[in-house]
Amino acid sequence: MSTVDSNEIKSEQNRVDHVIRKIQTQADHTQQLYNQAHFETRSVESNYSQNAKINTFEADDRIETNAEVQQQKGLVARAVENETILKRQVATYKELQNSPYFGRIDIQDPGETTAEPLYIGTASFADEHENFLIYDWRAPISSIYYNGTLGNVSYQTPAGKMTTDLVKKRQFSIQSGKITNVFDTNETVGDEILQEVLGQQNDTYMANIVATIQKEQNDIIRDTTSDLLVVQGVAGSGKTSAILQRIAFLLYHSRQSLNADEIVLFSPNRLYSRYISDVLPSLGERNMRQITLADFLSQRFQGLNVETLFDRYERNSQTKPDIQSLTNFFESSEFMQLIQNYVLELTPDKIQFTNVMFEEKPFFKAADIQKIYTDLPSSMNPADRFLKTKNTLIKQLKNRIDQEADADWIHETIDHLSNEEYNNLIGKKKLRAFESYDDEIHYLGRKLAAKHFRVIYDALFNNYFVDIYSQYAQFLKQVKIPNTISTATWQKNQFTFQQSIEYHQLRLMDGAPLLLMRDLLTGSGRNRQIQHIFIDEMQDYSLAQMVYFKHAFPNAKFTLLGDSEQALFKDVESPQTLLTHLKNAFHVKKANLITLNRSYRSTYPITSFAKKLLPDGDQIQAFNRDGDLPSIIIRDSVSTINQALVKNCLKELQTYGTVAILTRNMAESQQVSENIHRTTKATLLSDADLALPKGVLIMPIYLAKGLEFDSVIAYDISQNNYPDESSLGILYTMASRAMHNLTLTSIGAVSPLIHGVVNDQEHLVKIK
Ligand SMILES: Nc1ncnc2c1ncn2[C@@H]1O[C@H](COP(=O)(O)OP(=O)(O)OP(=O)(O)O)[C@@H](O)[C@H]1O
Repeated sequence: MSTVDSNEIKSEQNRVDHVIRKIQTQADHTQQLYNQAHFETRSVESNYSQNAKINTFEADDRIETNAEVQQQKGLVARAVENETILKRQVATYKELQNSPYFGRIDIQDPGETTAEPLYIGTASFADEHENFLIYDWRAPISSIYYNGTLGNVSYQTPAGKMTTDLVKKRQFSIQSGKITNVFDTNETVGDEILQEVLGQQNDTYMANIVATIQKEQNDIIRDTTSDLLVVQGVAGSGKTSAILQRIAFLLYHSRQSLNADEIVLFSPNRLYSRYISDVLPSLGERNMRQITLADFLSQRFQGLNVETLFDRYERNSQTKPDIQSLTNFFESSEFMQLIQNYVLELTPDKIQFTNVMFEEKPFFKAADIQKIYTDLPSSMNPADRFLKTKNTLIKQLKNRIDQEADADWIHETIDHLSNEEYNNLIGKKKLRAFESYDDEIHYLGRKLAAKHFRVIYDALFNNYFVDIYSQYAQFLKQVKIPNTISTATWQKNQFTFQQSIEYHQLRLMDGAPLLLMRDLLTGSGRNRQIQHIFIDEMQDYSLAQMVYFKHAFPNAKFTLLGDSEQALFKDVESPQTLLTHLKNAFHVKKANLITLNRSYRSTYPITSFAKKLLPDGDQIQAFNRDGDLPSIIIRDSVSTINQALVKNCLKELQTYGTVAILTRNMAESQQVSENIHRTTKATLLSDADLALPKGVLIMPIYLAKGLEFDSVIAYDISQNNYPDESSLGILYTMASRAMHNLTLTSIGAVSPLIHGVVNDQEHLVKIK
């Protein structure tokens, strides 16, 4: 890396000033357009709400008003879209004015005598003559900046592979329009600027990394061919960053065919969802959809309380081997295959149809439903047969509604309708005259009867005429169990399942198999619109859950990222094994595995300490950034440790914006909070929290997944709390959340997992 001479810096600063002036002019113009668009949206919207008073309660009304409403809605949507685009542009210009670009590449194409400089930033910007003053970091030519060393380089364009000569690569730091740092480099992206970026304090939420993307990260971001991309990356290696820049890249490259709503990211917890939410908007893109596994499951099991990973972890962190085998069986892809076989071979007499009740009497009897199903051709697949059955039931319900429309009680109700009730029922219809009075009465009667039987319609619509839970119980009864599970355990398991259903609870391990069974049997639950699924912290998902996702999102490409060493909930699995399992379970053609071994988050001393905890930690490369040694505070009682904790928090707060105290579980967090809240103003975070305040934070480790903090205090890493190997993932995850400072506290002797590191010859930690 070489420094740039002062004359060159001056002329670069002149160019920055020039570009910023151009951006300013464009920004002013766009702001005017935006104000105009905003005004237009308001007027179209108010027009819409006056014209489209819709009665959406009755299905018939919905159809009738649909055409007019659609037209109005279209107008509003277009106006809003226009406004949104302009708003985003204004925001992009604001970002560019602050820091218009971060890189420059000089390329000399074959046959040219001079090199052409190109500047790379977070978005493209062209002047009034269509000269590109800034190239978007995602443009094909920009890949050279991330990939190539000086000399002959190639890059992909829509027209195929191009080659050129890269004669200069320059990196800039520009803040508030001023160049603060500039280097010429032959490396991918040099360490100097990266060091500067990483040394800055965390401002609570994640920032984009486009100026300093590293080569392996770039491979993840720009992979457009894999159906299944698996990333094993050590803690702090930029997996989450790679996800977000990859989404921005995909959106840019498939502008016409992909939008942010067709991308779903499964996040480890809700805090994380907020933590990353600023990155895509800072790149001028809309956020993808985000959901946690717990929310995904509870949306699909309305009325049941689905156990979460956190519940399971809180309940029982040390599981007996027999129970572990049971869980492993339920969470395997083989188990999902057994479900699939079971549904395919299910004969009509074995399907658990159930009465559809109305006013405490069966409206449709299970036996009759079964007969409809049985009479359909057995060559049909279960889902089609089920759908036909459902349609027949709906038809029967409609006939019944027609009959009921002329019932005496209905006529009587009509006689007593108030004007308002009458108008509501008749809706738009009154505009057209009825042929006769009888017609009008019959019409009103049908409406009332439909309302009367609405619950039945809803039950049919939601497939409540099959009892999926007892179907699953039947499945469990007949399944062949592996010999690692005793018959007694299996019987108990069946009982536990049924009992939990009675109490409206669902065990986490039953979630994916049950959903698959329901979907296969009823033909519901699939979303073909989604084009990309991202799963962060994949080590916390079971293979069964992944198999279900593949089923539920059949057209999606999958990007799965994780770190097997950070498994809080299960044993470590090698990435290659995982890839093989997934490849077999997903039946994909193009699968790719990328490994990230360089860790960027923490200072060199912190990463050196954290990697020593792991048996195969040597593969982790610590990024060279200075900092204090991690320290360990050992005291012999809760009260003395709390005193030390408070003192430490207050000291850390003088330097850092956030200090996170990480505990093993919620109970421990609560206890710490009670003890230190008054003196430190600490915030206790729970699963329900959506935002990360500044100051001292207290949370159990599973809520800190994927997050990072300026300073971390790992609470009570004693022998008592972390007696054996099974806690390794927890301790490693705790240590690797720290960016600049790490403190460990212990009540009594430290955990044997840390003991070796504390006494290491290399002096990796300071004892206080
Ligand atoms: N190329 C990069 N340039 C600048 N900062 C980077 C780069 N790569 C990673 N970082 C920073 O390193 C930190 C860790 O990144 P990230 O959270 O994406 O890692 P991760 O692999 O998801 O970590 P974990 O598995 O431990 O949660 C973040 O602060 C991120 O901004």
